Amino acid sequence: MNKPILELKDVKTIVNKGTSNETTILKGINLKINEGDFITIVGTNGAGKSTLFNVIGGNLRADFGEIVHNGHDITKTTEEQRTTFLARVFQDPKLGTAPRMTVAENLLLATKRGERRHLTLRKLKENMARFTKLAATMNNGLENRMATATGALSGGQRQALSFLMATLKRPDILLLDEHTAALDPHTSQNLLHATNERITQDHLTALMITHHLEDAIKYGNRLIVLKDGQIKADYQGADKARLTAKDLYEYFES
Ligand SMILES: Nc1ncnc2c1ncn2[C@@H]1O[C@H](COP(=O)(O)OP(=O)(O)OP(=O)(O)O)[C@@H](O)[C@H]1O
Repeated sequence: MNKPILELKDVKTIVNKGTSNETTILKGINLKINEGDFITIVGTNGAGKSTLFNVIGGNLRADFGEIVHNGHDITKTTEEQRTTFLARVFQDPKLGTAPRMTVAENLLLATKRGERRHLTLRKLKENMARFTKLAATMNNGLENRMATATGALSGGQRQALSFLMATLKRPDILLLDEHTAALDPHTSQNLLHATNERITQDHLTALMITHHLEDAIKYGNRLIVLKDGQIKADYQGADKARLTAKDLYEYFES
């Protein structure tokens, strides 16, 4: 049997506590994420998808329930503490990279995720061939821009860099928060393809939020539908393989 790398037990999140606007966003999430799972997550606007990532990432505290990583209760640990085993790529290409630093310098930083970071010219030189090879796997010319400041990259190249940075030092959990949503269709498909290659080849455990039902069906071994702060469906294996966008669309109708 697969062993859960991360488990959420009856997780609830409440905002604006004690006011007339008090709202329960996540209404009792139970989720076992197994090592090597690639889970796509779909759901209506406001369903709680980003909140789920915030709770897993430690940006937001779970008000009830428990989060367990490799058998350890991490419910009360901070976002910073969780960066030792968790990486996240956001929708906004500006998040996740240091704009004034070069592509190579950003990648060097990423080798030290969750640790004290100290950059040296020697380490940069030592790693340049490896970083260039890695950048070439993104299929968008990033390998020719190793000495370019990140702020001068195209959105697609910057997202590709964010993805590489998130995966360079292997995370136990990779959170992809609509990481291709701000890109044009071709660039988006290219990054999704590269994302899938890396996750599959390195057997990474990943969760990916997307509004594209076809992509949610095409990628990953599991698909979760979140609605009104609850998991409404968790498709795996043959059930996921049989899914159509029409099946999923029904969750969005009422
Ligand atoms: N800190 C907060 N304070 C108050 N309300 C919040 C907070 N965070 C989220 N919400 C509300 O909780 C609900 C869920 O938000 P969330 O961003 O998780 O949804 P989502 O599924 O990611 O939506 P989208 O697809 O639009 O990105 C929304 O109604 C949102 O306004």
